[in-house]
Amino acid sequence: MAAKTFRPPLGLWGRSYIHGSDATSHVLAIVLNALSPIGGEPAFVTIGWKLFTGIFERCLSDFLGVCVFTIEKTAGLSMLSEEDGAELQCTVAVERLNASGQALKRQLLRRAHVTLGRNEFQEIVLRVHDGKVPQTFTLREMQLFTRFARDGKSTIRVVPENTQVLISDCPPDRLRVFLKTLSIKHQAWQGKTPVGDRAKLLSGIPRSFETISPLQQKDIQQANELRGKVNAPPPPRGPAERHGNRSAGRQVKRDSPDYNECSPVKALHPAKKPTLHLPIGRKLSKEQSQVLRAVLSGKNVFFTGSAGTGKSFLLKRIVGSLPPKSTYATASTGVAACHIGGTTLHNFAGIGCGSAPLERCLELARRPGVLQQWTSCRHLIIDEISMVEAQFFDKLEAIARSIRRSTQPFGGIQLVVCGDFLQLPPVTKGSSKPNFCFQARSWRKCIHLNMELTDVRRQTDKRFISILQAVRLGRVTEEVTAALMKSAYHSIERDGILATRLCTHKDDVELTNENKLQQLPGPVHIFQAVDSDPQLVQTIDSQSPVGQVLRLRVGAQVMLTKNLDVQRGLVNGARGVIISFQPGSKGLPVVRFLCGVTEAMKPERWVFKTTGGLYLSRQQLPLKLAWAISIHKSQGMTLDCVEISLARVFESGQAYVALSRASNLQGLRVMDFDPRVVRADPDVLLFYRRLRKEQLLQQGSMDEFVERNNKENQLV
Ligand SMILES: Nc1ncnc2c1ncn2[C@@H]1O[C@H](COP(=O)(O)OP(=O)(O)OP(=O)(O)O)[C@@H](O)[C@H]1O
Ligand SMILES: [Mg+2]
Repeated sequence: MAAKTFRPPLGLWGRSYIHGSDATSHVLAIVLNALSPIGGEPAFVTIGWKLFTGIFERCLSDFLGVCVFTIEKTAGLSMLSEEDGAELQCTVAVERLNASGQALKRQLLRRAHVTLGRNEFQEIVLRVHDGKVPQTFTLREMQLFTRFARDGKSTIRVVPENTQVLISDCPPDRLRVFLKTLSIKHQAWQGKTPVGDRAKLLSGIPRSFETISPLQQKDIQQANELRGKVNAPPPPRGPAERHGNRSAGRQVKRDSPDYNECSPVKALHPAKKPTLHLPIGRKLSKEQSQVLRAVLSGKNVFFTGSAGTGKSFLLKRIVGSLPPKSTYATASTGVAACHIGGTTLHNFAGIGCGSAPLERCLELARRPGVLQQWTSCRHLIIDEISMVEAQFFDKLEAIARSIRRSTQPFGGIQLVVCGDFLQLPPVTKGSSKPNFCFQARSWRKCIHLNMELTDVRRQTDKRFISILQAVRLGRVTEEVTAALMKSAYHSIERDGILATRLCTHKDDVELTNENKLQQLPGPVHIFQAVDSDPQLVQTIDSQSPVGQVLRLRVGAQVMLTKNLDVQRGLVNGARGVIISFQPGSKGLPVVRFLCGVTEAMKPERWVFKTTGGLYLSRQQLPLKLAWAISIHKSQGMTLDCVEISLARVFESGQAYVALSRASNLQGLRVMDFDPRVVRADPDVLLFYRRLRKEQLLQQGSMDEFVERNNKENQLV
């Protein structure tokens, strides 16, 4: 086979890579290896398996400090796929520790590639690469600290080497998969007999590094079998244990705040651990993946779609796929922000309601804390854009340019904007007509790509979906009217669970819930939230889906406010009724849900990021009273059984939002349907019509579309 030479990725310029499995290319690689500067950049690759060359390579690697690794793996580094559990791009600090765990030496790599692989002895190896010298760590004995994985941070401590690799600013979803892969593969590997250092040297096997395969059922099985060996004394593993020195592996205590996952010490107590399962994440649809790809390519994207097409679902994935330090997830309302684990757009911007003149808004945005957000933000995500006013958007755009001293639209911040303009419009004072965000002067120059999700995921019944589509566009046919009027006779109560009434006005909600609770017999059980900062109850209230005080009685109609177990139907919005309270001081409520599950509710924790990057949290039961909720608060929700009175509808899109919350027609009762309350804003319809035309162009050639869009923007 002929030797093949090419320019390597990651800036390893000037070096040759040899690709081939024959002896010639192998020897050539070794010669080139020998010629490369000692201790300099890593260089060459061979895929041969000759014993002689293997020993020679090992000698080169060990004594001359030259690194050898396989070609396919290096070539793939910059092409990380969505489900890839073996590779990360993040900031890394490598710390060499002393015996008491203090860092003696620290090396910071701001843009590093971390790859999980196996060496020639099938041991798990971590490779850290910043485009210069790769560092590899064999993970025989290691400790994993995963407590802050949600913030894109984790630490891998390599016990025998007394070294730790600190990962930060990593897209959290990717980090989660990476850590899960590492943890399970490592546990599965515990069952294998380790190869001693002497045996390794004598083996003559050339050094190799192969990216670890994706997590499979067999890995889980192996890990579980190992955990199943309860009370069995562990076989001696690794040099530290063989010498009776296990102290290094115990450096982190079980109750230490940093402790989360620790191997192999934790593996000695398998009985205490739950059985592992293959993580089954809900996959993105094809169109959702396309949007994610557009976002990851750095484009400013607006994506839209009917209610329930998975916009917020996708947005959460987008947030999890971007580096956390520079990504801000926001939404126009607190409830919507909570759905994507973010904050309100107003909170991020720090300019109040934005009605002050631009100069004053700039002063507000330059306050300490707020300024830091504006300068560190590289990706701004906005959900429920339909409720953001055009003037507010223009102000944010001007502020971004001014603060970031950039002439680029939105100061160069990547915008990922999502929502459905045919749902609730911006809230306006009096009877003045709202200005939608797409009517903002800066909208067209800020948005590179308009994309649409078309596959409705909330409802499965085709007939109901087509009824909702007609309502969305304000086209109420006789058939639609008949179906919705007929729903007034739907008997949707089951097992003592009543329908939730969606109200047009907030006051009606509080009154209904309070009255209904009072009418129930039996003692009231009061659950007080634990807030991280009791002084900031109002701020927490504005973002939290649960109240500071929750009053419950047996028979109270409740709604789940968090996804607890999607597979079992315990999802945000699931409806239930309180059937009892557990005995004891805590007296936790037991809820029977419509999905058939009966469960005692335990307190959950919500964390919110406020202006200035401060974290606040609330710990409370994930429940709220559900005899009634407002349509505005229901935006973005999926509800099991709803009752709607549309008589007092006052906004275009409001009837559509209310109706589209129901997951099926049988779970919906419209008390007084009147086709006149169904309205779609003509400006929005026009906007979508234009967009659709352009989207045809986009499908033909995306580049052409972007170019055309850019030209038009320059004219605006
Ligand atoms: N790819 C997917 N796989 C499984 N479920 C999905 C997927 N996409 C969306 N869903 C589910 O569909 C439902 C609706 O999704 P979501 O709330 O994100 O829609 P939306 O477009 O934001 O709706 P709205 O406009 O009402 O806010 C949710 O229950 C969500 O979990
Ligand atoms: Mg949504």
